[in-house]
Amino acid sequence: MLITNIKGLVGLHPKDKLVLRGGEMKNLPVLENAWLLLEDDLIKDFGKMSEIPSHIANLNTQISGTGKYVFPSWCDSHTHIVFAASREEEFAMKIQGKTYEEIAAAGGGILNSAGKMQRATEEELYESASIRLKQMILKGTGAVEIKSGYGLTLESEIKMLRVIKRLKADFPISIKATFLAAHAFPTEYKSNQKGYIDLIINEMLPKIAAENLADYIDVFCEKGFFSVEQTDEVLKAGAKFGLKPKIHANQLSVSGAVEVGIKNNAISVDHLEETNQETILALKNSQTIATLLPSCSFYLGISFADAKSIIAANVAVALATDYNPGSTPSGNMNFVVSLGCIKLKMLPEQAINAATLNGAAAMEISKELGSIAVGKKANLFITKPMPSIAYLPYSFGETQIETVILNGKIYNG
Ligand SMILES: N=CN[C@@H](CCC(=O)O)C(=O)O
Ligand SMILES: [Zn+2]
Repeated sequence: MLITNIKGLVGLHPKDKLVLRGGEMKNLPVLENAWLLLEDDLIKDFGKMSEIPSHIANLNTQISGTGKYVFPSWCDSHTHIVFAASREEEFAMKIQGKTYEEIAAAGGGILNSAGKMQRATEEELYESASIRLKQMILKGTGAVEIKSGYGLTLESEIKMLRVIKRLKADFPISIKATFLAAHAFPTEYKSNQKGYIDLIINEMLPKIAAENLADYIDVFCEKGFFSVEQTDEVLKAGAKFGLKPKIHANQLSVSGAVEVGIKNNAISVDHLEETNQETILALKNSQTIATLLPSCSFYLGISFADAKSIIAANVAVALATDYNPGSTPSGNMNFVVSLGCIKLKMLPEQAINAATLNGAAAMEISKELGSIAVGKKANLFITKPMPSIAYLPYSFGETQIETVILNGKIYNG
């Protein structure tokens, strides 16, 4: 497939550039008036229209890119899209002023989803997650991480992870699975937290490792959820099975989560709505990616992460949706990129890099995805005609995406 007369080919980072830290994030290489050749599922070549070789210019399968931009697919490195039911009943509670913690304490929140999850069949979960995933792909997402964490029993956590395994097999995008049994304490373990940690470590982990159901391990390290010590224990147990951490950190408070994540070699620490200078210093001295989730802040009305200070500390920042039924019922990466600019004060170039190459890095797939480079996977999207790259985040709430290409083929859902 040949795309010609592309107004701008976006994200031409060198193939060996696997992550962008701090000041590097401002650099979004673009080739104007370009062509792009895809062969099988890979990017074969690209160049300027004025220099297109005649044997390429004469190829049959051509798409016109006149007035349009070609972007690498969004890489959404933090989602919870396997869930049994929406929670719009909590929406009204939020509007009336109840906080996330108050709703959780009143039986809403994660435990609400866990109850529904336990009653759902694997087939129902697969069907509903597939619909969500298709919608995300049509909005430009070409790689995604999906967490368990609404199961909270051995059986239900495995059920969620098996659904993710089926999605991996059936969808033409990269999918990473994260084991998040340490998302909330089930009611029956409220006064026996050690019992639940033991269940995770001694029963769930060996079983999911034996079935090869997870790539990463996650803990919701937060006041009222899992303490720093409990997080440390779960992450260390995960490491014994080769599971690297990607954790929920500092969503509601400066909790020590960032530090315990870094200490356990976390690939990413995610959320970071609450940080102080020590947190940022810890990130600065690590390889851990800071994954920010501005549509969660938007929806819950909580603080937005201090992206500017985090970037100024030379940290690699990724942007992701956090799509889940409670705190972020949306998987639209275009909106996340807009919020990255509007609320996190990231420049369009920084936000786009955070949602592509750094998102891929936060799933350890940036060798194959996240930028346009010869030999990388042909997962990309073509925009509608746009006046500039900045127009995409500027036109918030809209999607500028016209054509989605996955593995070198047009995807229609
Ligand atoms: N904070 C923890 N987990 C999710 C929310 C889960 C829920 O409310 O169902 C999050 O990332 O925001
Ligand atoms: Zn989350």
